[in-house]
Amino acid sequence: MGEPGPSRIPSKLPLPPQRKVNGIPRPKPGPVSTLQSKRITRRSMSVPDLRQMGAAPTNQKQPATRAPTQRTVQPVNRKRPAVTATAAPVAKKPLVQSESNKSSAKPASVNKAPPVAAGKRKIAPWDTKGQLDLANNKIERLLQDKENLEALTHDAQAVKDQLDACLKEQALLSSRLEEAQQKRKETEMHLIEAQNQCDSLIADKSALASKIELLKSQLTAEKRKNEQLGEEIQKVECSRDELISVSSQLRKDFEKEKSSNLELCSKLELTETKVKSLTEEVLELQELRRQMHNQILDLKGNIRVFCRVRPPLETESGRAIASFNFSDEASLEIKSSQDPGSAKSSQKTKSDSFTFDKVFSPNNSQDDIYLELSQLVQSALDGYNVCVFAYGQTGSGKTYTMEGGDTQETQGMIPRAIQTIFSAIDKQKQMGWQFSVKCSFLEIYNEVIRDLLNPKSNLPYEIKMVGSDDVMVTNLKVEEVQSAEGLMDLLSKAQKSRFVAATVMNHQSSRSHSIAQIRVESSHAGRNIQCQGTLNLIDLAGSERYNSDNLTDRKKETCNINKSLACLTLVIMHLVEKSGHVPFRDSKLTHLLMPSLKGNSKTLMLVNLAPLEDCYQETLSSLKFATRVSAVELSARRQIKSRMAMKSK
Ligand SMILES: Nc1ncnc2c1ncn2[C@@H]1O[C@H](COP(=O)(O)OP(=O)(O)OP(=O)(O)O)[C@@H](O)[C@H]1O
Repeated sequence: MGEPGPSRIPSKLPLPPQRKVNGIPRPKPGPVSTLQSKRITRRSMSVPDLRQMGAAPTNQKQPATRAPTQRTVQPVNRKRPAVTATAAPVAKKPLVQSESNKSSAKPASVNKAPPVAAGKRKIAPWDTKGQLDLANNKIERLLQDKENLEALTHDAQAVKDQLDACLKEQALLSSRLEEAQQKRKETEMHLIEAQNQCDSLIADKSALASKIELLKSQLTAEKRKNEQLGEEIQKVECSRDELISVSSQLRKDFEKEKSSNLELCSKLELTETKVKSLTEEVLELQELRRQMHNQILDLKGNIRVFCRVRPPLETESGRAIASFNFSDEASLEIKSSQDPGSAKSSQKTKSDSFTFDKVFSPNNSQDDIYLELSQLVQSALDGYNVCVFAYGQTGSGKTYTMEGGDTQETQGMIPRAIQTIFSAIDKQKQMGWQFSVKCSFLEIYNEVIRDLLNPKSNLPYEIKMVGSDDVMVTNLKVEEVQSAEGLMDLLSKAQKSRFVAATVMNHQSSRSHSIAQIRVESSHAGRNIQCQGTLNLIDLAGSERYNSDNLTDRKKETCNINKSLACLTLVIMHLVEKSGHVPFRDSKLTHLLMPSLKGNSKTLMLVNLAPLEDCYQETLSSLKFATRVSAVELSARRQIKSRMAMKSK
């Protein structure tokens, strides 16, 4: 709070009211300054009084040791040197003496004159010397008074100066007081701010304390984690060391392998070139095989006839079984004790022999049939059009042969062909072949086409020519499939859609021609080969003859079925004989199969026979149909063979 400077007076010091002494304003005596008060009272003081205060008298009786300069009044407040400065000259002069003290205050020289004060002796008028001394004394006293007056004037001037200084000081102190008050206010404001800050700091402190607690708990958790990590690091370091040793071992092994790898690389290159040339060879051989395979089939005949006799069923126990004799794999003899033309037929035995490309007895499995049929599937993959017909009377086993049962063993020709197609595709893809497989399933019932992949459709299905050789069915769904499973799914969908009606012979008999068409397109970019073959697997409707007992609906069905079967027979005959006009358009069946029947196509007629005695006539009828087809084909084959023999000569 204190300020540097020569006048460090407390700011609370009350300033004295100004009053005039002898017309000069002077400060009120008081606690302001001891020196001031002493000077003010000095007027009324006698010289001894002044001596007591330390002032130096002019009287020579004063002790010599006390020089007037030594009477300097010591200021009470050392901080006020201005007062001290003014006091010194005052002390040099003797103060005004009171009348009572005049005699005692008389100087030594004055004392040499007759003492005036002691009883005021009368000087005689003649005593000139005495009067002179008295006048001198008076002069001296007056001089003394004058001197004192001057001292007082000087003193008053000093007091005035001091008062001015005090006033200045007062003004200074007032401004300082204001400043101090201002500062106090500011300080109070600062204090309030500081208090507020302090409060917020206290709040912050408590928040920080809770944070610290939280952080401490986190720190503890982190420490725990850290410890766990430390343990894990140790483990990892251990395993790292192990890995380093393994790695160095592996590096050594790698170096070894690298050198052997180089050898292998050169060997691999050699092998790759070998594989390339072998692939070329394989492709050439495949081409050769294709040609040979189809030449063989040509030799076997483009229209071949197989005959299959199904075994008697459990449901047929008790019924008479016709007698079949299978002398070799291509011949069949059938005996019957019945002769419908004779009244005594039971007494006569009739025997008929037939020869076909293949004959299958009731003992032959689905596998045996497919072994022969698979060659035609291969032909379809090679780009030929193939038709496989299942022919026979109702209940003879056509559907069983084509579609089969649920087990692997009883699986029919269609699912087996599907498996063959896709396994062949998988193999040939590795040789650079690309394939596309599309399929459709339809049936012809009473000369009307139904889409088995869209059975509820009422769309019209018409057979239309595409170009000069191909046909298509309007609105028919043709699905592209990528796998055997996809095709099997479509097959089962088609099977469910087949028109099924009860017949006398077979309660689940199908009275329609069912046609599964599988079109395989293949290409080999490297060899610039493109092939397209269609495999038609046809489950014909039952071929039983017209019977007067047939119901009206059945009569119409039978008529249509027989008409289309007769048409098929006729077409086949024309094809084999290479007649100019082939009546393809006489039935929906032959019209649809036209692209697959004509040209370089291959056809298999699979005649199915029931073993029952009472089916003898129908069996005989089927065998005669098969013979007709086979006989024509045989004669054609003989012609081809003789032509080939001629060429070789
Ligand atoms: N080789 C066979 N082995 C065992 N059972 C067979 C064989 N062939 C046919 N069957 C059975 O004979 C019955 C009739 O066969 P399927 O339905 O195949 O005759 P279908 O000729 O198709 O008759 P439809 O022309 O009326 O359709 C079926 O129960 C079938 O399982």
